[in-house]
Amino acid sequence: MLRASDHILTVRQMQAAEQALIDAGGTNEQLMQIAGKGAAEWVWRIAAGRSVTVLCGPGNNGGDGYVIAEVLRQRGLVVSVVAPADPVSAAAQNARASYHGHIQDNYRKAQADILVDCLFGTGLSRGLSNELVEMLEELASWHDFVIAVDLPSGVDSDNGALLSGIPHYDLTIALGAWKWAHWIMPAAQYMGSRQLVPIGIDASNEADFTTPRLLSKPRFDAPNAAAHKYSRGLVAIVAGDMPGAAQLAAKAAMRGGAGYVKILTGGRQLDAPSELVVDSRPLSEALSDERISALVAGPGLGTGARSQQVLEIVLNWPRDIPTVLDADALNLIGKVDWPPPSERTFVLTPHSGELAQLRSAFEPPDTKGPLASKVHHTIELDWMTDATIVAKGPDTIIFNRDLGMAIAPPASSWLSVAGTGDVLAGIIASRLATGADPFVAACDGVWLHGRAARLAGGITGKPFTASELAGRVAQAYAACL
Ligand SMILES: NC(=O)C1=CN([C@@H]2O[C@H](COP(=O)(O)OP(=O)(O)OC[C@H]3O[C@@H](n4cnc5c(N)ncnc54)[C@H](OP(=O)(O)O)[C@@H]3O)[C@@H](O)[C@H]2O)[C@@H](O)CC1
Ligand SMILES: [K+]
Repeated sequence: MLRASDHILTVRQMQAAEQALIDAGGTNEQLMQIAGKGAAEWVWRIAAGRSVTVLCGPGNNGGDGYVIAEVLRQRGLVVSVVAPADPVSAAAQNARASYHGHIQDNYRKAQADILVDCLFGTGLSRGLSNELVEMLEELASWHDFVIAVDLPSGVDSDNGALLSGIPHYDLTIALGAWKWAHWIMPAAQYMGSRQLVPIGIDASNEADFTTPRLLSKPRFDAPNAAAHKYSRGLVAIVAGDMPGAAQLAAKAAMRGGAGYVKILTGGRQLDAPSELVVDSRPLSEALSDERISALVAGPGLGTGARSQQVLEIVLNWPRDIPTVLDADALNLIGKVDWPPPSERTFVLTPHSGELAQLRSAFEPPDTKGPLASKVHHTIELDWMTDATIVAKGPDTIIFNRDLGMAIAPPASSWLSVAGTGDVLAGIIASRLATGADPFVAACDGVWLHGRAARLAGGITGKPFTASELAGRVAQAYAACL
């Protein structure tokens, strides 16, 4: 399920949303009070009586900082402000005038427990000077807990690039709406945990087809009383040179909602566990089963001549069997022609290397824009293929130009192990088989995969195998019932 409050905005959209509030009778000062007080609640909870340094810059982010400092001061915390530049906007000047606490003239004397970075937010237009980078680094190093207000000072809000060096934060408090940098690499890895403080803007008013939402937990129903295995959907997994990958995808698909999963070996013999159904007829014959409602091709497929023939059959199959293409299937596109536009439903799940290979296969015009190149490349690939794209990584992007864009919060870094992509392909196919549209199926699949990884890692976040991951999909599914 994607919530309207989870829209991720550009700076321009954010400014338009703020302007709409001002046009409706609000003022910058009121917005700053709401934002600063909302952020102060988080700092207050974290500080739990400890002392706080607030680093205030010249813009409205600095203005928020003065509001935060005054709220905490009035509640009795030991607060000091470090202000390397005077406020320039009227709202920030008013906020400073309303702050009645201590202003530290030498930042090296600011030795508190909590650091609140209000140096720059969405108005950052270039990297920080060396002096400011050094100040931020030093302050961060001698405070126990470091909080960024709206954004860490030094990141480009729209594309997540680091314009200058930044420390690692323990918490980032987003004001009004999520920005791209909160969820897109490289900036996303510096944010620590993230909290959103509402300030009354309606982010959905600013959304267009490239405005993503943050992925949130889906909701599923248990099968109805009349359900049987075929009505719940039949997933077929095409096995290739390395059939273990197909078995992993099948293990995951069996736990992702579909009622029936089988492996198509295309005439090869396969020793599979008894719980797996193996169809070893020639592929064209096996695919003629009208009950198949989703297909996976690519995991363990191989890249030789036989694998190419298999992919040709899959890509050009005349009936719309919604199909997830992963791994070797993605690597073979280019050698095997992409089919002409049709009613077929494809979901492509490239990681960064496969995304680059697909770009070289399709040679899209090199679009440059304000967003991260991964975002532009994902959009391009959707246009070239008419497929739903799941661009995997620590900042997984799911995109279908007619259905929407979502970004997944970072999942366990232990997912960086062989076979986890096969598991994801199996789960997405399972969701497709139940009748979900390709965008929803991809979102559901990515969410279940991330949750299964958390369950497989346990409370200590230990390493896990892809098979253990697949085994946890049912538990992840149960959380959505
Ligand atoms: N609008 C609203 O109603 C609300 C906004 N809110 C808050 O405002 C924040 C956005 O505020 P903002 O637009 O004033 O930008 P902000 O990031 O504070 O800094 C801009 C200043 O910094 C300067 N500057 C830039 N880069 C620099 C550099 N590298 N080194 C040195 N200077 C640099 C730049 O000057 P210039 O680029 O012109 O040289 C300008 O003076 C937003 O993140 C949120 O926290 C909330 O309170 C909710 C209501
Ligand atoms: K900041």
